[in-house]
Amino acid sequence: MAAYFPAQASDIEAARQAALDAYAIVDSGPERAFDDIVRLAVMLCGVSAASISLIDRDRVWFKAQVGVDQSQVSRDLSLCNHAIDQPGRTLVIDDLDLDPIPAAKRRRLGGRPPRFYAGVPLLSPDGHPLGTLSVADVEPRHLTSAQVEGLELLARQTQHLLELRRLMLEQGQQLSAREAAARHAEQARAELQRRHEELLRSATRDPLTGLLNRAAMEEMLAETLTRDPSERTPYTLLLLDIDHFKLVNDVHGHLAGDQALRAVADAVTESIRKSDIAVRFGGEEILVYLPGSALDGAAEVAYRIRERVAHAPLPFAVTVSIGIAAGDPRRDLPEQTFDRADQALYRAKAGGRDRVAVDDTPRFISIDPD
Ligand SMILES: Nc1nc2c(ncn2[C@@H]2O[C@H](COP(=O)(O)OP(=O)(O)OP(=O)(O)O)[C@@H](O)[C@H]2O)c(=O)[nH]1
Repeated sequence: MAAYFPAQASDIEAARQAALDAYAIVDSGPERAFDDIVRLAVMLCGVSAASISLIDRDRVWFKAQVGVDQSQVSRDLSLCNHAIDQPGRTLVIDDLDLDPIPAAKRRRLGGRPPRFYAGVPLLSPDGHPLGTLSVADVEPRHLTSAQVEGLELLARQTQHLLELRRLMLEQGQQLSAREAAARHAEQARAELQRRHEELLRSATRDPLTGLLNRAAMEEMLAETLTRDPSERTPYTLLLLDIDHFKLVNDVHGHLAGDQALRAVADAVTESIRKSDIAVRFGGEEILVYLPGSALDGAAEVAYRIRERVAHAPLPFAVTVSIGIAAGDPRRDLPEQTFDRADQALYRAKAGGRDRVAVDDTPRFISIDPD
């Protein structure tokens, strides 16, 4: 009797179970295509019951059924388990009462034990028996060879449906795996970009004030100079220096000096537009590039900065001196504009500090006579 149901899981049984698991079908909901097949089997064979039975570990579970009382039965109570003993053959038993299979091994049909049974094994592509397409009746029956052939055709259709299901499942898994890989790649790319920006930031920013450093300014200047002069817009340069900063350090200490530097940098950043560029140019000097600005506009910015510095949240007073010069890329070299801003700053210092001075030197050097 061990042939009905192997007493313990052999390697063959484990492989068979793995083949069934690949379909992920056991305990799934009803599906019209499978339901139609069992209805067709009932009509074809003129019987009261039919089922698509799948043999799962210790139970037989019905994917579709007509006229069968339960939705699953214990494996040792199922005739289907018997049918897969010979996977290549359709098992037909006209009268079970005349067969050696004990009555206990029969599921119930409308409360009664079946007398007739025919089951076609359902196979995976590599030959593992997954279950059966079976028909049954409470009366003895005899199927014609055309009915048996029809039942086998329906079993083949069932196998196609199972394969379709497995392929769709595999495709879904592949898609999810591809999506997960794409998500992973995107995360890695974003992380790389973040690190790149961080590196760029630390290479171009002054750590104390957060302003651009001089190296970044020189790179920007080089880039500007390679542009077509006719495309470059006039600009102003604003050169700012903290007054008596040495004294601030000497009286209040170097850390307080750093604090003052940060406060002045903040005052500058808050007073300029996004398109303007502020650079920590030297120890306590800040250079601001205002593209598209004329001297009067730049002077307004300078006064704004001075005002903000005067109200900076510091425990001691700090003032700044600012020199301003206008540059025209079609007429001046940037160094010449810078020199004029520096001279203006010198005049602001010489005039008593805490003030803004605008360049008033005549501009006679031209790099483009047009
Ligand atoms: N705390 C601090 N001090 C700095 C930093 N960089 C430069 N300094 C100081 O800034 C001071 C600049 O002093 P000076 O160039 O003599 O000019 P000043 O005292 O500001 O005087 P005037 O510019 O003539 O008003 C020096 O004492 C530098 O050590 C910095 O990052 N932090």
